[in-house]
Amino acid sequence: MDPFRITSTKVLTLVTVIDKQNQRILLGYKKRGFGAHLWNGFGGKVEPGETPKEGAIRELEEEAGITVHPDKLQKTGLLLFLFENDTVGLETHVYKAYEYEGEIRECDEMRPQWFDFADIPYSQMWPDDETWLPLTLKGQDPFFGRICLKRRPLTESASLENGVSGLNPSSSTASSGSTTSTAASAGNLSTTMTNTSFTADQPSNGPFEIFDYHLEHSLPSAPHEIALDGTVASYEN
Ligand SMILES: Nc1ncnc2c1[nH]c(=O)n2[C@H]1C[C@H](O)[C@@H](COP(=O)(O)OP(=O)(O)OP(=O)(O)O)O1
Repeated sequence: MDPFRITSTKVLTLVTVIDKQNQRILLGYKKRGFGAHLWNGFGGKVEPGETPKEGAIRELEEEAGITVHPDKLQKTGLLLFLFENDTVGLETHVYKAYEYEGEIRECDEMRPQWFDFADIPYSQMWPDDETWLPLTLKGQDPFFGRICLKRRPLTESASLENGVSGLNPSSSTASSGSTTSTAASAGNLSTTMTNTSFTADQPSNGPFEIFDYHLEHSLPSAPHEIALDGTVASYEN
């Protein structure tokens, strides 16, 4: 059976705040939860009754203390994250903002920090970020992507604590549009997203590596919705 087949999706948001004038981007160090100890954009689950844009604005305020006017939040893409042996896909609506109001502040979940475009800490970010974040920064959006992630193989030093932590560097080699993994599968461990431990001592970008990905950019309009087969179901006008 296809280990990346999904039967449902969870709708999430991811916001990148960009300071165009100083050529830098605001990221947050995730202190806990899924993706802990990685630098990430701001976002999370869209709540019932919310649009993705409303959810994105709320999460940005909760996690970084700043607000963005809805007209200033631009859709930059739609990414479907698929995790090996997990039937729930993450339909992630990606936004960018060049302007915000309020004072940036740390919260119990995220520690925000500015990074120059030249110093983005990709080695401490989700491994796929390097495939699509540059498109946002270069204005090559909106884009659509389907990204398949698998666990890195366990090493002797990898700890098993409520899940798996990846301690070895990525062995994937990315080419334009697809990735070849030289790593062996981590076996039959289920990638249950709520049951995954990331550790502070991991030197690389988390316990997952890219198995495969497909990105289309410069689409005529913003992708809006994803079908369960991973294709774009509709576009935003
Ligand atoms: N680049 C990348 N690849 C794969 N998966 C992800 C990313 N970036 C991400 O943020 N994610 C995943 C990890 C999490 O499931 C979500 C975001 O986490 P979080 O902000 O904590 O949101 P949730 O835990 O789902 O929900 P809230 O409690 O914050 O609403 O996306």
